Amino acid sequence: MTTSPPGPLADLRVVETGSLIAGPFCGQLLADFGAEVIKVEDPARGDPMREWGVHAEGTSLSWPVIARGKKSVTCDLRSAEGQRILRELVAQADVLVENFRPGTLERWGLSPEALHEINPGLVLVRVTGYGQDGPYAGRAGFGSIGEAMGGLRHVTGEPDRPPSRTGISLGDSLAGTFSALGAMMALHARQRTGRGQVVDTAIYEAVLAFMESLLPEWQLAGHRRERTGAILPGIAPSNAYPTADGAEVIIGANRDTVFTRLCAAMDRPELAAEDELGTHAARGERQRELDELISAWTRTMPTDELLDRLHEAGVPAGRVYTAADMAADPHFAARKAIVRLMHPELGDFPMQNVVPRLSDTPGEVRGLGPELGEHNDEVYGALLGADAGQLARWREAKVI
Ligand SMILES: CC(C)(COP(=O)(O)OP(=O)(O)OC[C@H]1O[C@@H](n2cnc3c(N)ncnc32)[C@H](O)[C@@H]1OP(=O)(O)O)[C@@H](O)C(=O)NCCC(=O)NCCSC(=O)C(=O)O
Repeated sequence: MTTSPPGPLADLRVVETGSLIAGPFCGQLLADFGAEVIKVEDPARGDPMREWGVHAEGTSLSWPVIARGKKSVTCDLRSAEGQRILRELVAQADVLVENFRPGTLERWGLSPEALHEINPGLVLVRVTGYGQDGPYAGRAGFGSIGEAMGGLRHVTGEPDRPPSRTGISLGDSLAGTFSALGAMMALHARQRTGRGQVVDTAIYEAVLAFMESLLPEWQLAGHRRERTGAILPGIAPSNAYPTADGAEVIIGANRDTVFTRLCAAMDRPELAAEDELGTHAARGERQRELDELISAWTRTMPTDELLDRLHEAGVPAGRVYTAADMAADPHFAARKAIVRLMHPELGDFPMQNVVPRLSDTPGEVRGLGPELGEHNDEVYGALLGADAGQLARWREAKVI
């Protein structure tokens, strides 16, 4: 851990239970901004993210990222003693994040009512597939299903292919992001009311929140959004265009002002006339023709030359990046978009930096995901007053 100035959430203590991504991504964001995030894990197994994903030298590369900046304690919440430990932690926390199957906390005697009795100011963030009520509330949920039922899958992919997923666990991360926002709002409200509350994040609703005008389009215009590959129908030009060296460049000129500048860069200023393609509606109607025109132009140039021309003209454009492109990019370097930490076994460990940047109290990645139970002695000693004997007894009984 580094010794930089504290982040904006440095006075907050967050206890994180649950696993995988949807809940833990909320904890990741709060830790990025300085909250003390205490991750409570099953002593027998720990969070499955410790094992998932691509490995290097036998070490998961997922865990150091999702658990960055967090502390790890072990505590068997199935046991009465483990439940007592969690109650004691929660009594001294501002936020509890959980993403168990609905009803799990209640089964363990840790219902919102019980927890608010211990700590009326507690903000309880609950992430589930479907929310805490409604006919599906009891169902187990994954981000993939939330993406499907929230509407994202139906519109993702090529029109003649089955729905595709994005290459990341987007539904989970969206749920985690809304959960962090919900925690902040509930803490803000607590300043007025003095009370905490429950933040109920359903993964399918977190996805639905991003679906723009999908529902009114269907009800009021009889329009069902479909998969449309790299384009959005009627929004033009915005697509991937081929270059002379076999790459593809994304160009977005779907606004009158920007389109005029693209036409100038193409030496075709006449195309931007009102009675040609100068209006949003005309470009939408002649989208395919316009894309062909632009492709014919982009194909004549190598990628770098094309991008130089477009940037100079003030037209948003960029290559489709892989990790290698990011690592080599001077802008990423100048803004420290990639932060590098020292992994005890793997050495130099790169990952995405915190977003957004705060001018006075910036966030910071303060450490890689901890070892299982690495902070048992520290946390249980400082917060619960546990001495060496107590810790040994808990270990012996497999409570921690
Ligand atoms: C993902 C799930 C379907 C997994 O279901 P289950 O494994 O059956 O149940 P639970 O989550 O309730 O509990 C997980 C198990 O871990 C145990 N567990 C976990 N932590 C502890 C601690 N600290 N102590 C004791 N036991 C623990 C728990 O008792 C269960 O084991 P047993 O006691 O043996 O039963 C569910 O958690 C769920 O619906 N969560 C809400 C939605 C969500 O967050 N989905 C995952 C998003 S991430 C994702 O989609 C993705 O990464 O991909």
